[in-house]
Amino acid sequence: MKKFSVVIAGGGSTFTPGIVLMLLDNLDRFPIRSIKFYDNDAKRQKIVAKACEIYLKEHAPEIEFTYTTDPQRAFSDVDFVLAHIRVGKYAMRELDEKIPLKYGVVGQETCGPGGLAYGMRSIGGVIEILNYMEEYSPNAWMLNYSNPAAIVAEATRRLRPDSKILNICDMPIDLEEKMADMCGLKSRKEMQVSYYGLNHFGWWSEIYDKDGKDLMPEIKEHVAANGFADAIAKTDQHVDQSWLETFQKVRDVYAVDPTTIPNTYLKYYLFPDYVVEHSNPEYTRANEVMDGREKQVFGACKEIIEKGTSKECGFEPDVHASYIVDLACAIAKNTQERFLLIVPNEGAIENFDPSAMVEIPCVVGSNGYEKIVQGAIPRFQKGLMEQQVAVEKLTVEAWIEGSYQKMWQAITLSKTVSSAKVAKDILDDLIEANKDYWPKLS
Ligand SMILES: NC(=O)c1ccc[n+]([C@@H]2O[C@H](COP(=O)([O-])OP(=O)(O)OC[C@H]3O[C@@H](n4cnc5c(N)ncnc54)[C@H](O)[C@@H]3O)[C@@H](O)[C@H]2O)c1
Ligand SMILES: O=P(O)(O)OC[C@H]1O[C@H](O[C@H]2[C@H](O)[C@@H](O)[C@@H](O)O[C@@H]2CO)[C@H](O)[C@@H](O)[C@@H]1O
Ligand SMILES: [Mn+2]
Repeated sequence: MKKFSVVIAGGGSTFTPGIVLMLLDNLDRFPIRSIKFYDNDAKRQKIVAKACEIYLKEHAPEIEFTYTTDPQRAFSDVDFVLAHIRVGKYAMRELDEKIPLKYGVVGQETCGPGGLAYGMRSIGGVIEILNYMEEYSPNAWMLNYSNPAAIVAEATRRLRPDSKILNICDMPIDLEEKMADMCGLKSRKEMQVSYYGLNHFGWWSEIYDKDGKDLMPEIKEHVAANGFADAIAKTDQHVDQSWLETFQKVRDVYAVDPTTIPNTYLKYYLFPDYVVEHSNPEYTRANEVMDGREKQVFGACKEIIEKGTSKECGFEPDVHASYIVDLACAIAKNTQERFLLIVPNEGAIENFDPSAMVEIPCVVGSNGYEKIVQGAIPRFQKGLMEQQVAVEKLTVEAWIEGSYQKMWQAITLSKTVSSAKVAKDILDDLIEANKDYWPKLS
């Protein structure tokens, strides 16, 4: 069987060790000859890389391992680019969350003004990585889960429409695992779903088991009572209090349209007042992640480096991330497996903007994806999606054209923002905070 070469772009990510261990757990179906890390922060990446180097030497010495900040070394001779960069790192995430909260507006990583600010930073970073891949390994595929995936996907549609990039999010994967658990199934792979929306903005409309039995009534019973919380014990390795609350809040999101099952992220658009009331403007999710996951992952890395061994190191495979191997296998082995991808609509949602990047089920094989038509969607979802897709498109246009006006319009149009005045105040603060990252807006 062919052995593959992969580069992890964003080698210094908190998710990198979990992904490496997950890759090692799946070598029987996705054999690997080389793993490379690439990052533009040499110091941060070195800590994760040195620890993974020790782990790999002890567990899979046959795999060649390198890490670098040199794009040519990183992107030459690779089959897959696994991209999870965070342009601006947690320091900028913290500002994305705290600046809107200062004005009483939702402060979130990918939703509302913070998500748009993050988008304005990510576009250039992701396009740069795509350029490196196309220059040094033109036959490679990029599996991108860098956020905010909706804006990154729209930017790649506009700027690199022919690139071999698949944009995917793990939130639906996690939620499908929870729903499978509610129905007593072993895995989400025993379900066949219909789903439509934008990234972090979608709904399941149908869910069947392999025999064609409708699973929606059973799932709805759980979601109406407790959101996704019923399934947490079995499906999550670790869950912070803020995520637990998000999974519970889905109960109220579901009540707004009990014909569908919503993505967790809709709470930021449907209950922004609740979210703001329950946010601490001095201590947001970025602080929770810096004090939690980042300390834990970097602490474990430093311990491995000091001891010179990864034995009892606290590294764990990210089991949810096995979808990345599924996706790579779909391309490498033409498995024709179904995935929810973020792709150009072009009629798949019949009554929606054909140029929108929508999240829908697709069949993936060696030549890329084929979309599964979702038909016409209800007025409620259509209305919400039209507003949000305009926000995302205006943001990408603002980046391309360097337009202050369009960025102001994007923030004003976000359902999380109450007025153009508030939008302008937030934008002016965001411009100041992002002066090292955003294009100049005029
Ligand atoms: N779509 C999904 O389902 C999903 C799930 C989890 C995380 N994510 C995303 O994965 C990414 C990483 O998350 P994290 O919390 O581990 O962040 P992190 O800050 O720990 O890691 C990101 C890394 O990217 C590097 N980086 C930043 N800009 C870069 C550039 N231009 N080129 C190369 N490297 C660059 C940083 O130096 C850092 O080491 C984020 O975009 C996050 O939103 C996506
Ligand atoms: O606040 P964070 O950094 O913990 O998470 C933000 C990301 O949340 C989603 O990914 C979750 C995933 O759904 C869950 O199952 C588990 O694996 O953790 C992931 C990261 O915490 C979301 O899909 C991502 O886009 C966000 O970046
Ligand atoms: Mn996501």
